[in-house]
Amino acid sequence: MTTNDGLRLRSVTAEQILDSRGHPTLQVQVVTDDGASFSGSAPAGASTGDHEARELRDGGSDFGGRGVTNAVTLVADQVEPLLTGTKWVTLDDIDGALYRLDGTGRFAKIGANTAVAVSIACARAFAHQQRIPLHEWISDQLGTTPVMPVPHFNVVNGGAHAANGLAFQEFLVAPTGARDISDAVQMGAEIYAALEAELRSRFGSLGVGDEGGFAPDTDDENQVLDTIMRSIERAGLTPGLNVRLALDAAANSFYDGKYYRLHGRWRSADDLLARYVDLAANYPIWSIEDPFDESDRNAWHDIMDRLGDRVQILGDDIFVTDAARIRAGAKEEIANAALIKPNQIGTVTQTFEALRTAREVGFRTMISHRSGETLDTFIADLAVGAGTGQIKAGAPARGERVAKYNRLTRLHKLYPQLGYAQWWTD
Ligand SMILES: C=C(OP(=O)(O)O)C(=O)O
Ligand SMILES: [Mg+2]
Repeated sequence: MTTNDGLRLRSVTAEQILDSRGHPTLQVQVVTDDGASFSGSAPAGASTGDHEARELRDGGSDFGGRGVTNAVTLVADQVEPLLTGTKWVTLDDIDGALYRLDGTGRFAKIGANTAVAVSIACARAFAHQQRIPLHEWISDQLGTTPVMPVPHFNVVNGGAHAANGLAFQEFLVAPTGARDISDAVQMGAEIYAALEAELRSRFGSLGVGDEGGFAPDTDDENQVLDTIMRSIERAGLTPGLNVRLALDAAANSFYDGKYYRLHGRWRSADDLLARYVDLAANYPIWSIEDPFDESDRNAWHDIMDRLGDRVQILGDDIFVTDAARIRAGAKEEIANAALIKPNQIGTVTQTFEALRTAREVGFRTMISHRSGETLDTFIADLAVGAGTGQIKAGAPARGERVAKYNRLTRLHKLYPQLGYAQWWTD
């Protein structure tokens, strides 16, 4: 049984912490009237969509590592007085108050980093106040059935996340045929270890990218995908049977307004589409994210025509977790799935709106981390509670990435009745 007598906050405080890139970001603590304390922190993207909600950072250069001391001050001067001394019945009320305090519609004044950290901390406080686990509180809000998501491990990094020649940003492995999340995490870790050995013998020295995936010195996607396929087999698994592949091209980052830069040459959208068709025919790629620039909507439409019946065409920069953009995208038939990143839109309530809209229009959803991350594990509970069946949180290595996968393992241990998602069709 759950109760909702309203939530009272005693304090709302913030501090500047570092994210996984060593850039400053914001961590917020809320203390409820019974003395319990909950935190939330803001991640940060490197390959961002033009319409993402804005971050609040200190003045100065354009360096993404600029501080957030003014956001810390804003929490003390404006957010804490706003949120304390009132009884809050829903998170919607709190998030609405933040939205109105900002007044710009895209958090240009108080910052989506401020909003998301406060909103996540308050979501945790609501779950506590109703004496239910966070994932269950989330599923109550959404009317969904909780399920363990299939983790999509980003094992090779390129694009804006690595200093190599790969245009595509992410090469992911998804253990769709795992028994449960622990089995899936183990499969991810074994593939990652096998891949390291394969890449070392091929390339000698080996870097890693922002999300903990390897960053081999190549610009050849086939070479990367062949090596991943070998690593899956080396780990004793079968590509296409128990492990599927996914790509995030993040094509905004190699588009000049007309052409796409691939292998040192400028190519048309049609050429790039032919490349995707070829890759999907030759590898068990089940999902392609941001295949084209967010403005190149005709090309999105074309890829839906060619591959949409068998491949998930997943919009990230094009939808930015915005319910209205997802709805428009469905109407235009330019995608069949939406990536969900709470800090792209600003609050947990708006994230829920995006999830509800995606469900309404028949889109699948994948919950996602950002390339600049903290140890916050909210997205793991969100993926379970929202029942999306899919999450990506980087490589199965590096603290800020494994924090999310380890949280899933913990939830599996605590709530063994939660099933492992089974959304694939064959
Ligand atoms: C996680 C991603 O990267 P970033 O956080 O840099 O936007 C992505 O593009 O899906
Ligand atoms: Mg993306």
